[in-house]
Amino acid sequence: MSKVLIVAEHADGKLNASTAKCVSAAQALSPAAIEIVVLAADPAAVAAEAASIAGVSKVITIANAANAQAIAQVQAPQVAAVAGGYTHVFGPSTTFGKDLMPCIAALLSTSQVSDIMAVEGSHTFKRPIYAGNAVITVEAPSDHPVVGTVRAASWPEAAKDGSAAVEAATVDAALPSHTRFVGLAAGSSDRPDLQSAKRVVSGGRGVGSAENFKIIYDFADKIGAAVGASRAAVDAGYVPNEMQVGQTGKIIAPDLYIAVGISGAIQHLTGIKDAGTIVAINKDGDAPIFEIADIGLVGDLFQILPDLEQAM
Ligand SMILES: Cc1cc2nc3c(=O)[nH]c(=O)nc-3n(C[C@H](O)[C@H](O)[C@H](O)COP(=O)(O)OP(=O)(O)OC[C@H]3O[C@@H](n4cnc5c(N)ncnc54)[C@H](O)[C@@H]3O)c2cc1C
Repeated sequence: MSKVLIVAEHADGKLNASTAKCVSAAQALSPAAIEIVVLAADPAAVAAEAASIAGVSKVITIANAANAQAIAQVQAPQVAAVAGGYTHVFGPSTTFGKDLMPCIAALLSTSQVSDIMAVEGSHTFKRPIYAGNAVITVEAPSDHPVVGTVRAASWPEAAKDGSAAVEAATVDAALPSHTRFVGLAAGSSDRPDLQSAKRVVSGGRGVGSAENFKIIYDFADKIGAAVGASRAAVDAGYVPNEMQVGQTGKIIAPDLYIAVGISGAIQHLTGIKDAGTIVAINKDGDAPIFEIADIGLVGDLFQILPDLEQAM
């Protein structure tokens, strides 16, 4: 029977929604137990949140000042030290998990299963390849623990009505000093986080300039949405790079995605494959975005967006 350990992703004392998505993926294994490990300088608040995720039987905390920042090389030996006895070690397929999980896999002498989008068996998983244009079934060796990243966009958040026990662990692992925290440069915004927002409005090259992007921000604020962008809009300097949606940007799965002045290149569509309702606003009725849009509005964005705002 499987026993799954999930590495919690958190920041500023709050658990990231990706952890509850990992729990959903773990539940698909019908395991004997699902446990979460929280590494932090002071893990109490995050551990309490993790303990409320339904289906979780135990939360293990590893308190260490060295865990104040999520540095993969520092955290991996600590996770590996508590990973004995688990058949699976999961983390989210976010920047955090993509950084950390391969390090854990290496320390456990196994390879990583990336971007798990479906569970077919205890060691058999589906994952996207070719920028999401095909899905492959992969089988992990059964004589090693499975270390995997879970594709957040493919799984719902597990409910928050659980009450798992929280247990502090003392870990005896040598922590490397060759990788040290120097500083963090992060953009700040009052808008919802792009990766976990229920609604996203994205602008493309069609928006025309950084100044014109105001129309996208205003509309997004009106409907409480996060703001994304195509790579062309990022490359043109209209918006910063962390707003890019797509193959080389963020893979998202909001309930509502509104693409404004975006043509619908395959690399962009890869990032929104799991979105609920897709609305496209484009003046070119033949734009490929309309092939996947649930609702298509053909026309000038500078006319349609104010009209929509007024109609609300
Ligand atoms: C390896 C690789 C990785 C890539 N990764 C990504 C990625 O992660 N994300 C991504 O987005 N792209 C990615 N791309 C780039 C991708 O191929 C496209 O070039 C890009 O998505 C195009 O962006 P766009 O739709 O904004 O621009 P365009 O293709 O130029 O489309 C602009 C659209 O705006 C419409 N428009 C113009 N004016 C208006 C107006 N006034 N009102 C309404 N509509 C208007 C036009 O009709 C047009 O359809 C990648 C490419 C490669 C090769």
